[in-house]
Amino acid sequence: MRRYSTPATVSNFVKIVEVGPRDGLQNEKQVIPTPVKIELIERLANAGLPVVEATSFVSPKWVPQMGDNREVFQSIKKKPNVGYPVLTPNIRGVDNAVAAGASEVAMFTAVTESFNRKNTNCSTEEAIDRMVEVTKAALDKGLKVRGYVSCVLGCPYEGVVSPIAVAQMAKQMYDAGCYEISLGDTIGVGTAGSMGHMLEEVLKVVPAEALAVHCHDTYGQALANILKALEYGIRVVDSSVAGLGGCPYAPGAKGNVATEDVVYMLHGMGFETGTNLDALVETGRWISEQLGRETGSRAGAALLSKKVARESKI
Ligand SMILES: CC(C)(COP(=O)([O-])OP(=O)([O-])OC[C@H]1O[C@@H](n2cnc3c(N)ncnc32)[C@H](O)[C@@H]1OP(=O)([O-])[O-])[C@@H](O)C(=O)NCCC(=O)NCCSC(=O)C[C@@](C)(O)CC(=O)[O-]
Repeated sequence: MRRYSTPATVSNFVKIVEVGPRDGLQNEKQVIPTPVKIELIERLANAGLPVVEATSFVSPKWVPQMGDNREVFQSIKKKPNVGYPVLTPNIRGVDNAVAAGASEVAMFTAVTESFNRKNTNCSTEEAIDRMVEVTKAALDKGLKVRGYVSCVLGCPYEGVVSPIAVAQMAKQMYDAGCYEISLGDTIGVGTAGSMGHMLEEVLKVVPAEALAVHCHDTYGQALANILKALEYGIRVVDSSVAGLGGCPYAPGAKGNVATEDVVYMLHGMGFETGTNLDALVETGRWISEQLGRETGSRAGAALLSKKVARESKI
């Protein structure tokens, strides 16, 4: 069993990759004004997050909410030490991202045939070929390339997923040149048990330093699953402020684990994240207000109530 911190080998710093502006907002049915997206990204970067996935350069016919990608990307005031990757499914997406000024792209494929067909209209074999080709093209242009493997702990169509298949796909992405592979529990069905079994296989072929976890919180298991990944030496966690998001292919699916909840847990365990929890909570409150709903972050809601109680006593 790995330990949370073995100082000589495993870092005490956990890098949070904030995916709210892309993964969180892409499924919203209401049209979100472009200035709101821009302000969200800037607030998240100002809260100290080292990486904020800004938007996606996918087909606007497939994901209309991201149709303002160029304007969003070009309008954000970028901070020098913050990464702003964008999701791209094909060469066209990479070219558009480069034209907008992006220096990092994220590729994505799923372990299962049905999910690839629904998400990118191709077979798994075609998805892998495309990922290799597009990653090479992006690297040739001098871009950094991150990779996502989706459905690593379950598929909405095919159910249980083989950890060996996940490991093979993660290795293909790593070999293609992705510097970091994010393992996505896309529909949030995993448990610490299935996370552990999957990681045992993946870590045979990809080093922990090149892995991230991306947990949706449908069954309330995301923090436990992240804790399990920390035990295995993984130090990159994807999350979404206020728990924004959902999955178009999983009715009732919750969004990503809330960034505030992850940071609250990590700081409580003594990990460093470089982020300001109060600023994150305020950003979560603000974006939830913009969307006309309560925050999906438990820690965010609790800290906000505490703040209101404190202020009402003054
Ligand atoms: C891959 C395609 C394009 C195939 O879509 P297709 O319909 O098979 O391809 P196409 O080449 O026929 O393109 C259809 C139309 O889109 C245009 N088009 C084509 N590409 C682009 C582009 N890059 N930018 C702008 N426009 C584009 C293209 O020009 C054409 O326009 P038309 O000729 O009909 O006017 C499509 O299926 C697609 O865009 N899929 C993306 C869907 C998506 O974004 N899903 C969510 C992200 S994945 C995810 O959320 C999981 C993750 C990453 O978060 C991790 C996890 O939780 O597991």
